[in-house]
Amino acid sequence: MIGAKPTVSTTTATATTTRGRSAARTPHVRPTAWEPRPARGPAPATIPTEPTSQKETAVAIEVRNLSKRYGTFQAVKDVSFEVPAGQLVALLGPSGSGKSTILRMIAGLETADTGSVVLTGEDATKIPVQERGVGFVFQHYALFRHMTVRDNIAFGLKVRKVPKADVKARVDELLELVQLTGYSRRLPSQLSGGQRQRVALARALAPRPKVLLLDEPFGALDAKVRDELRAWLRKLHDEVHVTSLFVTHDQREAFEVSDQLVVLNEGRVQQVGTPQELYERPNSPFVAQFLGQVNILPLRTIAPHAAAPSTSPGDPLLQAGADAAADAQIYVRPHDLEIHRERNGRPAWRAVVNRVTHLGGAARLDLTVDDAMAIQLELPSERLAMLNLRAGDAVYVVPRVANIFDPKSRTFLPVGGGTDAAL
Ligand SMILES: Nc1ncnc2c1ncn2[C@@H]1O[C@H](COP(=O)(O)OP(=O)(O)OP(=O)(O)O)[C@@H](O)[C@H]1O
Repeated sequence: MIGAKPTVSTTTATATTTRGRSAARTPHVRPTAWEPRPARGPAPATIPTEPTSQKETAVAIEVRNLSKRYGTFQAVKDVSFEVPAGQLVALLGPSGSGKSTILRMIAGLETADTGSVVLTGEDATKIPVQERGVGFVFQHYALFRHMTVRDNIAFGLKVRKVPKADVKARVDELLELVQLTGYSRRLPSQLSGGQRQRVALARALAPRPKVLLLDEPFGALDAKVRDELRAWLRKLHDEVHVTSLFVTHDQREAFEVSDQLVVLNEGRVQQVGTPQELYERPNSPFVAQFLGQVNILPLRTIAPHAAAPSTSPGDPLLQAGADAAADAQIYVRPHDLEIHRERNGRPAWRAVVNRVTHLGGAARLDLTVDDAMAIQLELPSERLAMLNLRAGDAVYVVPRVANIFDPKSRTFLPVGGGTDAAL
């Protein structure tokens, strides 16, 4: 595993795919190391990509040192990142972290105090919103209520005085793309929420924007429709490849939909990378905790047990622990914990099962370590059946993969996960 660095602007990343989507789209890919450019200000956090052609290597959105203040409140603080052409990237962060403000500055709907926005190589900072070539989809449908679906989609083309026949052809194409061909004469009030958002997306795509910006596009929909639209958006993106920046505060949504994530907190970029990279190698406690459930335990709690008989002296957890500060902590995901009825000679936490929750094919165990610390562990149902575990049982718990956080240097040291470093 590669050590996560404390700030994104120093991240040197090699390309990876999370779900093979990019690889499927671009079959002859070779990972490319990112090199910092000669700077105009600090180097931006770069999202690794997998170029196959000139178009694929291009950066579609370049945000450089953007800052924005509302009165005395600094909403966006020196934010820099790049979005490679053709990718779908999520701006992910808690409420109030500055996501919408950044998106609106990229669109030109908000003026930045400092910094610049470059769209497909052109400095767009001073270009008015309607000339930026940006498509925008908001959380609330923002369709024209008195216009039919067809007229809503055609709106941007008519404003640009596109010939009638071309407008018709483009709208027909988009209606098919968003699977609403039979709905063209309806008014927005005669559509479901999900259908309205698909119309909004078609309307944004109609003038063939350079980039598509989506601000919590599914935020107002119920969970089931949201799930369907996520899958649909991803599929659509794989068909049209328009570079898209997608705001969400929902970690699951960002993981399901995007090629890369830009994680924000309190107006600053925290980390940039593929969902898998950030999940496995967070560069800060914030990112580790924001991207899913994680158990945090003092490293020292594992040490007394490590001295038990037949502990393997070369154990990577012990070696890592020996180098870390006394107050170092282990960050371990619930599914990265192994559970045993007997100590097997490796360092382990002694724990008691408090509760077993069945989750279909998997189960979650609530445990107490050393009579004091509550943790959660996930395991396949077959393993649970094999161990025949019940509340009250004494067990041993071992991290398979973990990150050790050293509070002094504020860095993470990954342990385990490799073939020669398994715990
Ligand atoms: N027009 C404004 N005037 C004053 N403060 C604002 C304005 N717009 C945004 N803010 C503040 O700036 C901060 C960032 O807001 P922003 O909407 O960008 O966050 P966000 O991450 O998109 O949040 P959410 O997920 O809740 O939409 C918030 O604290 C917000 O209250």
